[in-house]
Amino acid sequence: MSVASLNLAQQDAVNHLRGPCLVLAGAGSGKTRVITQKIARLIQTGLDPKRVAAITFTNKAASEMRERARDLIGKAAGEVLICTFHALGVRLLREDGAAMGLKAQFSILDSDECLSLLKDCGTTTDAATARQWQWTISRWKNEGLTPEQAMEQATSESEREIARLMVLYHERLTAYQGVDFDDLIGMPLRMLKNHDAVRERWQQRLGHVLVDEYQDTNATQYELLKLLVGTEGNFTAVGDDDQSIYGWRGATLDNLKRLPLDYPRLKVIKLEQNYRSTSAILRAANNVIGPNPKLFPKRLFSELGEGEPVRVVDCDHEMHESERASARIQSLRASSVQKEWRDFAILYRANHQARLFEQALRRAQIPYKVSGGQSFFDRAEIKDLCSWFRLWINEDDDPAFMRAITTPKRGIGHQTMAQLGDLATKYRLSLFGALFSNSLGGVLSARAVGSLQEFGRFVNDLQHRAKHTIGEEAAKAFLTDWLKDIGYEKYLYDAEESEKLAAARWSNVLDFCEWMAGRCGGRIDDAAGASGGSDSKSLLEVAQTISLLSTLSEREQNPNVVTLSTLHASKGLEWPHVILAGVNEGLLPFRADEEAPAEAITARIEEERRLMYVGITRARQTLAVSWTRRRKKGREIIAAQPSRFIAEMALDKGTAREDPREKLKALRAEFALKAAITEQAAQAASKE
Ligand SMILES: Nc1ncnc2c1ncn2[C@@H]1O[C@H](COP(=O)(O)OP(=O)(O)OP(=O)(O)O)[C@@H](O)[C@H]1O
Ligand SMILES: [Mg+2]
Repeated sequence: MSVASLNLAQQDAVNHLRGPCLVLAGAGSGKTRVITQKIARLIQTGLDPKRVAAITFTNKAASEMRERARDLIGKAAGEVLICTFHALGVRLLREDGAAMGLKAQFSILDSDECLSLLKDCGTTTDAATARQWQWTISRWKNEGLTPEQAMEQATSESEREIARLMVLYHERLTAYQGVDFDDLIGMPLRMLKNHDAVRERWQQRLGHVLVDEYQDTNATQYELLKLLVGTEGNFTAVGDDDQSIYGWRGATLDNLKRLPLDYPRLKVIKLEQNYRSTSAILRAANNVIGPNPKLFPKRLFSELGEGEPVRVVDCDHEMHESERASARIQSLRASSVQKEWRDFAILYRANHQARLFEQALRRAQIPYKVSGGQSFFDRAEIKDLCSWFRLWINEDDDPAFMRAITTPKRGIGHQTMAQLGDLATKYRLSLFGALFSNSLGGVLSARAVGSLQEFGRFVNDLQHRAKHTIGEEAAKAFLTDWLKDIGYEKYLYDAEESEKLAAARWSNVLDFCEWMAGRCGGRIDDAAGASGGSDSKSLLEVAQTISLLSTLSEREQNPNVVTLSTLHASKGLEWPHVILAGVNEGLLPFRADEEAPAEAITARIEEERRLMYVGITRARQTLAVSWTRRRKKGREIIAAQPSRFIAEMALDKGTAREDPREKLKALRAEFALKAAITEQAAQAASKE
């Protein structure tokens, strides 16, 4: 691919090598292509690949970008830092976290672990309450508040209570040498703010920073970027205000508005040609997004021809809808020899909607993957193994300690663990630290102390050996011996009632170990983007990066499959044929809290509309939008309405903005007619 495969505006963005640059453009206009091409261009003009950083929204997007960059510039792509904001945070903290009192081998706690930590700090065992605390603390952190500032700003007693918890929670995290996901942005930010030498070093090191999906950055990410690029501001951000769909997680369009104020030299480039979708699909997308207020005027056009009309599929109920989707995929695939399973995607609002589609596809023997659903790394057996690895990296990681010492069970009872915990709290030690405390003998029997310390020595020995185990064969032998030592296979067969299930879990364990060993041999790239070389690595080094990887299963699955995905997880991606399912009032838009103030409801609907826009614009050649006349809500079956977005989508340009309510009623009637017509056509087509 050469610069010739870019239009003039894209070339402008790619050739603007120094100073701040913002590409603001609609879906499918080639923003991500600008980023990949610009990485190549920067390197071709002499910038050391190590000085280029590209930030993507997901790990998966990072590995795709790395592949594209490799096609363009070969091996040098391996040296570019291509990763998510969170992985960049990890890199910053691993290298310089000492400035913040963090050891290089700190642990990253996942959301469940943080939740149980919060439950421990507070006075509830109720998951919903704890989740509410977690959510509030996360929001404060994303606004850049420290626990002390949160305490000062709290306005109600319940906020003060949560702020007090936040203080405790942080004390515990610090004792564990652990961080949560929000800290991966917040801590590097504070580090760069407060430590001039560290900041200057990073600013000198990074020659250019590129950010994809800029519209979904939050306030702390904005600040982090600002500190990384310094006053020179050598960065390229690309985004689309109409695709901002993470407001609920703190993403803010203010980041787009602030850029020209903070960087008066900002070069703003707009792209207007869409290279992804047919005109019919693009028109539907433009009609849906039409009623939203505009940050800047946009005119997207496509030269790919009118294409098939967008099909609205009206279904009796959800089971019917999933069967229709499966039938549509089969009939489209049968209509041409060139279509592959990977050309299809079914997109929906919420994870739980996947199940019926999975069942329908299984029945039809259509291969598929669920993306954005349970990842390989969420499986219990993989989490078990990872807890051991985490302990090798950071023995003070209490949640990992608890999990490793009890899986498999090693005859250490609850009582013993509780007393160990009390001792650790009393002397402000980690659980591992408490194992070798002199006071242990005072509270526990000699036998209990013996088994605890044996465990401690075992972990230390593993740590030491993992550090010196280098290369694939050595790693494989190490892991096999270790699994035997801890008796993990037997543990799985004892724990699982069905042998078949136990065998499947054991096979996951073996696959995982094989994969890790491969990475020690330098066989597989580091999908977290933390490094890209192809040299042999020690087992300890490999273990260090795995906690951020959640894309293993996706990468290793058969790639030629239908994708099932939530709309949120479909961002940035494209498929020739897309089915948008469950496009009902109450689901998309999701039912609003009727008590909420009017502005909140309006903002909510606007975000839902952007979500619909993201969904429509994933499609390249055909798009079907389905809704159901009845749907399940809890245990009940309720009558359901098509989403207002379906009516808006079917409008001709220009008529959408008048008199919304009355207009909508009339349009729904008109739409029902259109739907019936398209329905008949669909049935005729599937009979052919
Ligand atoms: N100049 C071009 N000529 C031909 N095809 C292009 C050009 N630019 C981009 N494309 C193709 O158009 C499609 C959309 O590009 P890309 O994914 O970069 O768009 P985007 O603006 O990042 O979309 P989104 O907003 O969904 O993230 C891709 O298949 C890409 O390869
Ligand atoms: Mg993109």
